[in-house]
Amino acid sequence: MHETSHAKNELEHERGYVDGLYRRLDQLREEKARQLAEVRRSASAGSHQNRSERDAFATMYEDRLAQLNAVDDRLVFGRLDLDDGEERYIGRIGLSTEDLQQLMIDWRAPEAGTFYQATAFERMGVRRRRHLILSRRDVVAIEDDVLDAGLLSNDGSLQGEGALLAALNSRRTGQMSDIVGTIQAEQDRIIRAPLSGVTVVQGGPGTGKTAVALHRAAYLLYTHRDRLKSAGVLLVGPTDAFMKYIERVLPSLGETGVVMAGIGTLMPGVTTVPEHDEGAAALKGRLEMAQIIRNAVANRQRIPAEPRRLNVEGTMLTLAPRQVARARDRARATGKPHNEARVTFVKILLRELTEQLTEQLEASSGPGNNADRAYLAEDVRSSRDVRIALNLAWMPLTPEKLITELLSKPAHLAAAAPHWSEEDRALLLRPADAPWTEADVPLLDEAAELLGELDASAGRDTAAREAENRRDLANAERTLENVNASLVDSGVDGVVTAEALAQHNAVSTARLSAAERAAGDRTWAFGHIVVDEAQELSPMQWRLLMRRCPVKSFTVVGDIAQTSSAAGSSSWDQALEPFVGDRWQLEELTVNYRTPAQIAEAAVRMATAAGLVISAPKAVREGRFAPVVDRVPDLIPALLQAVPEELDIVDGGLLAVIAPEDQLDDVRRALTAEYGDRVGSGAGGPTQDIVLMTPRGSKGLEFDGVVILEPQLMLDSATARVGDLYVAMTRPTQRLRLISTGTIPEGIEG
Ligand SMILES: Nc1ncnc2c1ncn2[C@@H]1O[C@H](COP(=O)(O)OP(=O)(O)OP(=O)(O)O)[C@@H](O)[C@H]1O
Repeated sequence: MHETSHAKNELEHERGYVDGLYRRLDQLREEKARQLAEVRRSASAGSHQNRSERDAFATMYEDRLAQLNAVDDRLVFGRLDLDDGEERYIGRIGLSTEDLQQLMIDWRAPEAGTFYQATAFERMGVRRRRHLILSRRDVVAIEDDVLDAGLLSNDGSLQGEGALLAALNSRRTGQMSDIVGTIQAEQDRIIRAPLSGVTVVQGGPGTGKTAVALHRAAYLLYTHRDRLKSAGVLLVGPTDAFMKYIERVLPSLGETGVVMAGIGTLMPGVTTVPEHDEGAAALKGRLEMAQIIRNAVANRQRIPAEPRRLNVEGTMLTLAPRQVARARDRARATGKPHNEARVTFVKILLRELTEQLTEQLEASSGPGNNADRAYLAEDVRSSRDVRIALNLAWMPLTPEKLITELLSKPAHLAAAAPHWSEEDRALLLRPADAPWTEADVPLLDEAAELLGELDASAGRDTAAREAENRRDLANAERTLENVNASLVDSGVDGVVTAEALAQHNAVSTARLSAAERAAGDRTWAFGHIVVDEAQELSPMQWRLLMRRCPVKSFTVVGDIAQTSSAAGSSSWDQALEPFVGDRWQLEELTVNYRTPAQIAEAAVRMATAAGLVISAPKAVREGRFAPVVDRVPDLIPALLQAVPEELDIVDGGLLAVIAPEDQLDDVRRALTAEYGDRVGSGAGGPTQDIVLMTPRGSKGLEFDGVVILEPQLMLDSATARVGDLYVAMTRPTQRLRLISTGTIPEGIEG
């Protein structure tokens, strides 16, 4: 048969098969929508148990429907032809016919593994691997890897090269996409690594670390659903812009069960701003902060210097320092956190003071009866002097109050960190009303751990819950009046009670998924945590994360050479040793999929010349352009001349302008005057195709074109790190231009 007509026939064949898959997807979708509507229709009738069962079904149908909708785009991407003649289609989810004939296998299933792993050297029973390239629902191309030994001379180490290069060359949209159709073997091995223990994935820029982290989260949830469904998986990233950039990947893989959080959002109820003060960030990140907070808590358990005289209903009692010390020791010996141990402390002293009061009264007027004693205990408890004395000795505290006072009152800080220098302490001090920063989150978390539940606030919670229930009930009663009126109108006796209706609301809120509940609960223990850009984490941030996953099952993804935070790590060993010793596994990614070779090589030369130790990944493709360098007298006019040229070249893609922090305002003014709303910050998007940011803001992101302003300043400024410029230079997928009024860092020009 003629070559092209053979290809045409193959394409037609695949189109036919893929149409069938979509027909089945549509059919399932209709079925779930119908089932969901039925459950919802019958939701308000029947016993409480029936209703919760139906709620559970409704949730299940909703989840499945959401999944079926999310996988529509490029549903299927591969086919394996095996030695025994079997043909397996690989796609985003598994699909079977009504009589359970398999139509397509989920990419995460063990039988799909060979799609990513087989090579001509190690065929694993695969004769041919076919990539189906879809645009929405249409098969637009097919690409075959023939693995029969003898047909190929090399090992075909890049799988589905055409599909891969098409994906890599496509225009960026400001949102990361999944790579499920073109995962490479070294990436697949990491994605499918065992669940338990700590796996560190080290890789240079553009090696797919973020992509691997996300696909691994989806893989783990699929493979270990029993263990992970209720505990959940947490995915932590560096900034909100980065979280926005990756937010669509997991839904497109049919997964919604992952809690995604920026590192600054891990304390429920506290909103944070980035920590701009490098010195403060570094200090707050040190592990010894844990001891300082411990000291701060202990300092709030105080023994008065002198005996205190306390007025209880006209009788004067004495609280001796020795007595307070004894009660404090016994309370501490319970091993409970501060607010909970306080209950013991208060109980002991109230009892002793009541005894003292009883003795004094008996001495003056003879023994009373038991009933009187009960009154006396109440008198002691409600005495203002007693309350003040007990609070002075052992104040109930919230984490926010403890840390605010620690960081804003020099005496508190000096008492908690006596061995620190004055200068270091001065770096931490700030006004009491300063906003919380990302670096404060682990301090608050540490404090919460040491303080425990606040008694009074627990009371408030119950009270608040009761008030809410009362409101629900009142709301239900009003609704009922209307319902009953219409039931009576239609001749039906009202059978629904207000309690039942209120109950129903309670059930609906209880239906929150594990992910939703986990996101709002500081003490939630996750089944697995994936950390991206992990090199930036401070020891205190690590400590917090370790607490969130007591079984210590982690995927840690990052590049030590890109560390820019002053509190971050200089080696994985140093980062992890305090928590897991040497019990972690290193995996490496070695191929750069993002940046064209000419640009990647310039970045490596610059970094090496500046003394950064890196293991440079191998770029997967040559680009069309070498980096362009402009030496200019004035920055802004040169930028305004360069931007239209670069926009032209990226042709509808995204252009990033990366400027040193202290030039950002001037550059923004100039760009906005020219381009208005098209200028954005963060990851960018279809309406904001010019994205302005600092090198650190660009971390983890990528753009078709990048313009870097004053690169030498990125190396020279007081807080600069070589990693910053290295990060900035490795963001483009097509084109890099550097504009400088001064020198050009060594190495960039070869
Ligand atoms: N197997 C693959 N198939 C298609 N695209 C891929 C593949 N691996 C990586 N990519 C693409 O390469 C780019 C870089 O990936 P990613 O952002 O995950 O890298 P990274 O290692 O996290 O980079 P950095 O550390 O520089 O932020 C992304 O556009 C990603 O989609």
